[in-house]
Order: sequence, then structure tokens, then C-alpha cells
Amino acid sequence: MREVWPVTAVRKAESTVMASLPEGTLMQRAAAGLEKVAADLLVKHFGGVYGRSVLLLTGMGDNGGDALFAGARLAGRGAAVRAVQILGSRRHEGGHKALRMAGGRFISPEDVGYHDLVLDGVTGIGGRPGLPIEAVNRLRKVRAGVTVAVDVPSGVNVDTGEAVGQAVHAEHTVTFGCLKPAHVTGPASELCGEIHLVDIGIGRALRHGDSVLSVPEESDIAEWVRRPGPADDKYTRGVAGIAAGSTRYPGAPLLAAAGAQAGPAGMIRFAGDQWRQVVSRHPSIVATPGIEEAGRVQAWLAGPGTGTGPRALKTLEHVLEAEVPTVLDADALTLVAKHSRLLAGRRAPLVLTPHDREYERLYGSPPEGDRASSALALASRLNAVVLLKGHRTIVADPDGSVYANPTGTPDLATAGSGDTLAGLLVSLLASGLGGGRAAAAAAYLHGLAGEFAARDGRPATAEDLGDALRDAVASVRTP
Ligand SMILES: NC(=O)C1=CN([C@@H]2O[C@H](COP(=O)(O)OP(=O)(O)OC[C@H]3O[C@@H](n4cnc5c(N)ncnc54)[C@H](OP(=O)(O)O)[C@@H]3O)[C@@H](O)[C@H]2O)[C@@H](O)CC1
Ligand SMILES: [K+]
Repeated sequence: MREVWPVTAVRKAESTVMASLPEGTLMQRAAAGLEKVAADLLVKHFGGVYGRSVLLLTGMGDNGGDALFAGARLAGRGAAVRAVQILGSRRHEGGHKALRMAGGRFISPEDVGYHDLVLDGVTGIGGRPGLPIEAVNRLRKVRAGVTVAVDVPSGVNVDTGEAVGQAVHAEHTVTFGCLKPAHVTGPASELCGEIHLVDIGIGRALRHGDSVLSVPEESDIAEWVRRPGPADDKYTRGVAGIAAGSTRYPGAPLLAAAGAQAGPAGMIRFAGDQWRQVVSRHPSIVATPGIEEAGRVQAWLAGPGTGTGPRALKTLEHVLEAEVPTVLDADALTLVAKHSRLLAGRRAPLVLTPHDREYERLYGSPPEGDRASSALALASRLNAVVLLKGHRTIVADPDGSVYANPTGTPDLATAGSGDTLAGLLVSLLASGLGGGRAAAAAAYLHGLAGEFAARDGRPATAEDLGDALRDAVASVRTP
């Protein structure tokens, strides 16, 4: 698991470590890491460092200092390095001097044009969101072969992932010490491109309790997705139940079933009008038309394609009465938003999977720019795990832990995609995994499956996700 720390925690760790080091040590470590990534990119895209043009965008703080020292190093390797002040008039004296000594030049904002590589050192963790218009106008003149953000793309809100007004859009971001929220959540994460984390020696001073988000890694998912042991049978692996579908939405049950089939449960029960279609597509599923005769399960999924009529409400009541871990998706979210009594006094774990409009129905207002806090607010209010869908899906557990999902592709924004996610999720819950981890694992595997299904520009549909989910599970399990 990769932990994510807010600016205050980074500052605290920095001052602890700096107390025992000569001044400027951390900045030199940062500049060395930045130089390495920049040089590798110049070699990869332009065949070498020597003679290539590099532009440093600077502001008034240490973020510009990092860029200037890295630029000095690149100038020492023969790159033609220029620097331009984008924000304010105060400059980083040490970095300025180093670049001048290495043969770099300072140009006026009017003279910027195309450069092979641009290092964005306008603002870092000292940045306030929303750059002044003068800085934005200067940035507009810059044309780059490749843009590398120093620490974070300038203009974003580092602690929330919001991007206010015009922010830098980078293909790569080189960050120092640890990930910050802007790297993993909200629109800012889309402006970062590929993230390179440089170890500058502050890790030991970062306190686990100060981290605000976690990013699951492949090894976490491999550990959480239970593998059957020799003593297991279909019941001990967990029985998942799906209550889904209606004459209006006959496809949702099939897609939810396909998602569940890729998960670790040993058996799947289905209740709904499409029971025949479900069995003909998935003969191993035990299906009945009515919820009353569905039999016992370790976890229920309710909502995909059920509609919100009286029959759907009755089914949902039955599911909730079972008091087993339950996923509420799609129409079930609309129903619990309308009938708050449904969740009153509930004790068994609950996972909700809203997109933004469903979130608004449940919470009363749409998610804010700080999506992690919004997800956590709903999780606390309803005492339920909340999987808030988005480009970077967030999972918030009422116990306070928040996960930012690192996988996925815009291709997943397709009809039926959520049904497969919900199906996989109920299978993970049935296998005994806690709600937070089950939701984080489902989001991770679903995102990875989307990447697989859309590989090489393939037009991916939700129908492709069942097979792709099996590939995703296999890929995390293969060391
Ligand atoms: N911590 C670490 O471990 C290490 C940190 N390092 C590096 O230091 C960076 C942080 O440097 P930093 O603290 O000097 O702040 P930085 O981001 O350069 O900007 C502050 C300046 O910008 C200004 N300003 C900001 N936003 C503005 C706006 N919207 N509009 C207008 N002005 C705005 C702001 O003005 P003020 O708020 O004072 O008015 C101030 O003058 C960090 O990201 C990393 O790159 C590494 O070297 C080593 C280890
Ligand atoms: K920056």
C-alpha cells in the first residue's frame, strides 16, 4: 500500500530531517532525482541530452529552486537550458546562481517558444490553487515537446486534488518523499501524467497516522482476493447472492453475474425475473424468480436494473432483513435515498457504490472538489463503505480509511460497467473480505480489467469485462 500525505505532514517531516543535515541537502537530492528523470526523457524522446533545449518555468519559491538546480545539472551535460519567471518577481537566488554558472540563460516571458523539455517549477507544495492571470498568460506561450511537473502541476490544490482555473498539464510529474493527494485524486491527478517518486530521505519522518489516503498496490489485491485452500468447499468459499434485473433492464443481471463469476466466492445465487437467462448464460448459478426462495447467502447485492417500483422495494427490504454484508448499487441507492427507514438500525456491513448523481440523492448535495472528504462524509453519515465512482474511484470506510484507486481507463464509462463491478464486489464480500478492502479490491480489478479490455484501442463494452476481470485476477495473482 502506498500512503499519501498532506502538505502539513510533508513540511513536518522535512523540518525533522533537515535539522540533522546541512542546509540545502534535500533540495540537492530533489534536483538530482529531477535531473535523472529529465535526462532519461530527453534520451528517450530526443535521442540524448547534449544540444537539446530545456526550459525551466519558475515562481518565487523552492519549487523553482528544484527546477533551477536540475537545469544547472542538465546544462552541465550539454543541454541548452533557459529559465523564465512565470510567477512574481522574487527568485530563488541559489538556483539562479547555479544555473548561471553552468551556462544557462534567463529569458523574458515574451521570448519563450518551443522547447524539447519543459520543467514546471512555478509552484509546488507552497502553491495556492488558481494561478494569477498574468502567470496563466505567460504559461500559454510555452510550447513543449514533453512537460515535466516538479512535485505537482502548478495551479492545483495539493491537498484536495482540485484544479482551479488554469493549471499546468504535464506528461510526467517528479515528486519528492511521498505521494500527495493531488497525485491520486480529483482532476489534478489527471494533470500529473506518469508519477515518478524520488526518495529524498524524509520517509522515516512521515508518520503513518498523518497519512490521509492509501493507494492499493497489486500485492495488496493479491493478498485480499482469497484463494481456495485444500479444506475449502463451495460453501466455505462463500455464497454470493444477486437480486437484480427487471423486464425493463434484462441485461443488468447477466453483467452482474459475469462480474461475480470472476470473484472468489464458491457459489452464486440469483433472484429475479431473468433467472432463466442467467442460468442459460451461467449454468453454475443457482437461480430463482423470487427473493423468498433464493436460499441463504453470505453477502447480497441488490439494485442493478431492478427499477424503483414496489416490487424492487420489497426485494430490497428482504435483502436488508437478511442482515448479511450487502452491496447496494444503482436503483437500490435511489430507493434507500427515498426511504431512509430502510437503513435505520442496520448492523451488518454495507457497501454503497454511487456515481455523482446517486451521491447527491443520498447526501443531499453533490460531491465537492475534495472527493475523498465527500466520500468520507457520506460513509460516516450512513455508517457504510462508500465507493464513489469517478476517473479515480475513491473508497471511504466509516472507520476513517480512504483508498484512491490507481487503475482504470475512460473506456470504463460505458453502460453496464457498474453492474460487473457490483457483481465482483459481492463475490469479494461473500468470501469474507471486509467492506473497505472488498470495495478497494473490486475497484482495482475492475479498472485493470477495463485497461485490458480496451488494450490497443479496442472498443470495450461491459460484455468484455467478465473475461477481462478473470485476466485481471490472474495478473495480480501471478508474481
Ligand atoms: N518539503 C520538502 O520536503 C521539500 C521541498 N522541496 C521543494 O520545495 C517546494 C515547496 O517550496 P515553497 O515552500 O518555497 O513553495 P512553492 O511551492 O515554491 O511556492 C511558494 C511561492 O509561490 C507563491 N504562490 C503560490 N501559489 C501562488 C498563487 N496561486 N498565486 C500567487 N503566488 C503564489 C507563494 O507566495 P505567497 O504565498 O508567499 O504569497 C510563494 O512565494 C516543493 O514543492 C518542492 O518542489 C524540495 O526542494 C526539497 C524537499
Ligand atoms: K510545479
